[in-house]
Amino acid sequence: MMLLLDAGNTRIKWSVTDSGAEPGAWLAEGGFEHAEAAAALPAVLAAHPGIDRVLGANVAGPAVRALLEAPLAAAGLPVEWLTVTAARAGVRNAYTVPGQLGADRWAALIGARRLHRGPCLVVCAGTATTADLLDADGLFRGGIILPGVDLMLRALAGNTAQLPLADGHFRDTPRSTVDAIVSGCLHAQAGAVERMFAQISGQPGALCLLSGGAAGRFAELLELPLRRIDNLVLIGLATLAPGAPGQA
Ligand SMILES: Nc1ncnc2c1ncn2[C@@H]1O[C@H](COP(=O)(O)OP(=O)(O)O)[C@@H](O)[C@H]1O
Ligand SMILES: CC(C)(COP(=O)(O)O)[C@@H](O)C(=O)NCCC(=O)O
Ligand SMILES: [K+]
Repeated sequence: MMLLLDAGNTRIKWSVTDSGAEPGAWLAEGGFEHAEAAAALPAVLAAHPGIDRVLGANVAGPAVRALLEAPLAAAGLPVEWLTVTAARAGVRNAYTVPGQLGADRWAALIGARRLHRGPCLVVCAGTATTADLLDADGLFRGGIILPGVDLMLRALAGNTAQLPLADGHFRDTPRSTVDAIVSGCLHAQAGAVERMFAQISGQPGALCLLSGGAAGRFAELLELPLRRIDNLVLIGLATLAPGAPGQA
C-alpha cells in the first residue's frame, strides 16, 4: 500500500492506493497546509497501517520536504521523491535542462499520458498556473508558468493604493472594482490556457486536462475540449509505482 504526496507551494495533497490499483482509484485522499504536516501525516499512517511505501513530488522547497520526511521517518518510511529526467513512463522532456522542470509538472505530464494518448495541454491551476504541451507521441514540448489566481488578486491588493483583495465575480462587462479585478484575473488565466491550446487545437484528439485547487475558478470560461482531473500529480505518481497497470 502506498502513500502519494504532492507537495505544492500552497498545500500538500495526498492519497493512499493499493500497489497495482488503477491510478486514481484511491483508498483515501486529502490535503493539509504545510504547517499541519506533523499532525496530519501520523493520522494518515494510523488510519492506513498497511502503508509500506511513500512516493512524492515536491516543489515547495527543502524546509517543506523536511517537514514531510520527519514524521514519516519516525514511522520507518523514507520518501521516494520524484526526480525529473529526460524521459519516463512514455513521456520525453524537451526542457533544455530537464531537471529544471518542476516535479509536479513532470508527474502531471506522466499522469496525463496515462489518461489520454492524444495531443494534450496539461494545466495545473495552483499557487502558480502551468500549461504544458504534450504531443500525441509523448513529447513534452514545453510550457508556461504564470501567477495563479490568488497570487494575481493578492498582487493587485498588495501593490496598489485603492484596490482591495477582490471577492468579486466574473462579468462580461464588469462595472465595479471587485468585479473588474476578478474578471481581469480570470480572463488572464483562461486566455493564457486558450492561447497555449491554440497550438494543438487543429490536431485530432487534442484535449485540455485541467487540475489543481484553483481549477474551478476559471474552468467554465474555457472554450476548448476540457476534462477536469482531480489530483493529476498524484495520478502521475501512482503511474510510476511498480506494478501499476499500463506502466511504461
Ligand atoms: N480547499 C480549497 N478550496 C478552494 N480553493 C482552494 C482550496 N485549496 C486551494 N485552493 C485554491 O487553489 C490554490 C492552490 O491549489 P493547489 O493545487 O493546492 O496549489 P499548490 O499545488 O501550488 O499547493 C490556492 O491558491 C487557492 O486558490
Ligand atoms: C511552477 C511551479 C512553482 C508550480 O508549483 P505550484 O504552483 O503547484 O506550487 C513548480 O512547478 C516549480 O517550482 N517549477 C520549477 C520551475 C519550472 O518548472 O520551470
Ligand atoms: K520562489
